[in-house]
Amino acid sequence: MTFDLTPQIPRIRRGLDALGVRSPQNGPALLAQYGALLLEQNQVMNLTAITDPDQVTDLHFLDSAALLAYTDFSTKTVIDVGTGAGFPGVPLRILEPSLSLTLLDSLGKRVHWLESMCETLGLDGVTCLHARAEEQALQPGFRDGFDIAVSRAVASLEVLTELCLPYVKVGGLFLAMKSVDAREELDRAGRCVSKLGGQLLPAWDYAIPGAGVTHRLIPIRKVSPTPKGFPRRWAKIQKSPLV
Ligand SMILES: C[S@@+](CC[C@H](N)C(=O)[O-])C[C@H]1O[C@@H](n2cnc3c(N)ncnc32)[C@H](O)[C@@H]1O
Repeated sequence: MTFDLTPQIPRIRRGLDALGVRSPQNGPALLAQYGALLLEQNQVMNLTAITDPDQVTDLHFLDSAALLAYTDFSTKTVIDVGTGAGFPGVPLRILEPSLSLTLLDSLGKRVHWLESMCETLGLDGVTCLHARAEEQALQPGFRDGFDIAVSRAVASLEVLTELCLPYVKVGGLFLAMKSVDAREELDRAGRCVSKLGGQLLPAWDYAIPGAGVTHRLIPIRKVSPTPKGFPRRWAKIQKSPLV
């Protein structure tokens, strides 16, 4: 079965306007094409639990796009850690073509699909990487290598910060996408964020147009290099999360 998400284009445009996010002219059409490929491939591979086209627009595209209303991504180097089917990274790249994007995930099948999807959509400047976040962060060129790291729905904030902050240059940002009930996580994460070289900035709540839900962005500024020894091995991170 093939899918046509071009009827979503007006909803995408309205949502971007409501968020105050500017788009290249072909942005909404490219997003619709991406959504169609996503739903098509989802029939044979587990890529998303969200299959209703309106919800794909609201909870995938517009949720991802909201980050562009928080900070300027133009010409930035960006890594999306645990990108899955490409969220939030791919919508960011479609809506801000000047950014240079790395999509990283530990599941090879998803990464191979992302590669072919980016080729089909003609998205250049995107590197798709099959790797574990905690291992890749130790590699030269990756450690302290990005202006911005983003991540959604991958792990608790303390685990996520250990996985993501090492990628960020001093002065850069790690943006963790969370729900509004992240208060407890936030309280727990404060100390470990500073241990890893970060500084929590005020949380930023945003309403997703059309969806009637509010999500929370937890921005972390990297203020000093992440100490050697982080991220630790996965078994260690899981067994004893930083406190
Ligand atoms: C629930 S999915 C979220 C995908 C996407 N970020 C989204 O919001 O739709 C979590 C993804 O993180 C990846 N993942 C989990 N732990 C990882 C790790 N240590 N390194 C790299 N990828 C990881 C999984 O393979 C999966 O694709």
